[in-house]
Amino acid sequence: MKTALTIAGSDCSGGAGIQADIKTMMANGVFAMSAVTALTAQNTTGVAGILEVTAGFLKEQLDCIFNDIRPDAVKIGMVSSGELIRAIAEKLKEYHAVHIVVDPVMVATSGAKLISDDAIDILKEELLGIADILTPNILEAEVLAEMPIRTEEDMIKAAEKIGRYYHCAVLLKGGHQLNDANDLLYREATYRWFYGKRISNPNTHGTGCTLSSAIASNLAKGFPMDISVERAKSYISGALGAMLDLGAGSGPMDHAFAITGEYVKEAEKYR
Ligand SMILES: Nc1ncnc2c1ncn2[C@@H]1O[C@H](COP(=O)(O)OP(=O)(O)O)[C@@H](O)[C@H]1O
Ligand SMILES: Cc1ncc(COP(=O)(O)OP(=O)(O)O)c(N)n1
Repeated sequence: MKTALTIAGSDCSGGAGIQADIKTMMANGVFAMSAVTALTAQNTTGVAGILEVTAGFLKEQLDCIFNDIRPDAVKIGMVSSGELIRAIAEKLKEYHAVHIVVDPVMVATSGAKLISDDAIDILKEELLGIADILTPNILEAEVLAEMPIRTEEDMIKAAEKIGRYYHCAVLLKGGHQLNDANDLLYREATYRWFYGKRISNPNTHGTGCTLSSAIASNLAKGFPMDISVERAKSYISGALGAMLDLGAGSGPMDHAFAITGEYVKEAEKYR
């Protein structure tokens, strides 16, 4: 079985972060592992608190993972401090990690900051250069490309600027801010649009985490980059389209939409 690792923060409410990543990886058919960067106290209405792990303990988690079950792909999500970012970069280089997907998480949809200002510079200097693909949303891409993004033309310019600078693929997500579901993949001096039907579902907690984990899962399974993105887009559309409605705020998606019921058929064989 192929394996994938998420290095991210825990969302106790289960819709984003490590929890969304593990559910996504499982639904996409890979064995999921996790190295926790922080515990968050949050729910569908917002983030109440963040408790970071120490850099030493994060390194210990990564040593245990890489020295035993080697990940076929790595997804990196919320990393709130420069020290933790440095620890991750050091360990991923030491273990020659492959298929690295970085979701440069900065602000939750609820408005909570998930990275400190000084850590953004360290993220740029230490981590983005070792990624195979970055998956910023519009706001994150504006920070990375240092330009405003208002139109699809701006998306092309920004993705190209980021991709050339960090020598990696860039999936710039139009979803939240441009009010559509069209994402742009820039890769090796070419770009391709991934058009998605906008689903009228206010429950979008964890969409970024889910998409990046689905890409990592498909890379782990050996699919090329553009096919991994295509498959990940289909997965997120299915998870949003299942119209789960939990919590008082922007709720989670149904990560299990594709597998629910399947195990019942399997179990019939053993009756
Ligand atoms: N209402 C929606 N309908 C269909 N796809 C969506 C919708 N909202 C977001 N997406 C998709 O979800 C993925 C994550 O994007 P986005 O929500 O912008 O990320 P983030 O959580 O990082 O802001 C993208 O592929 C985006 O196009
Ligand atoms: C622990 C944790 N990590 C990341 C996020 C942000 O999730 P994301 O999918 O980027 O976006 P929204 O959930 O804010 O739409 C989070 N909330 N918690």
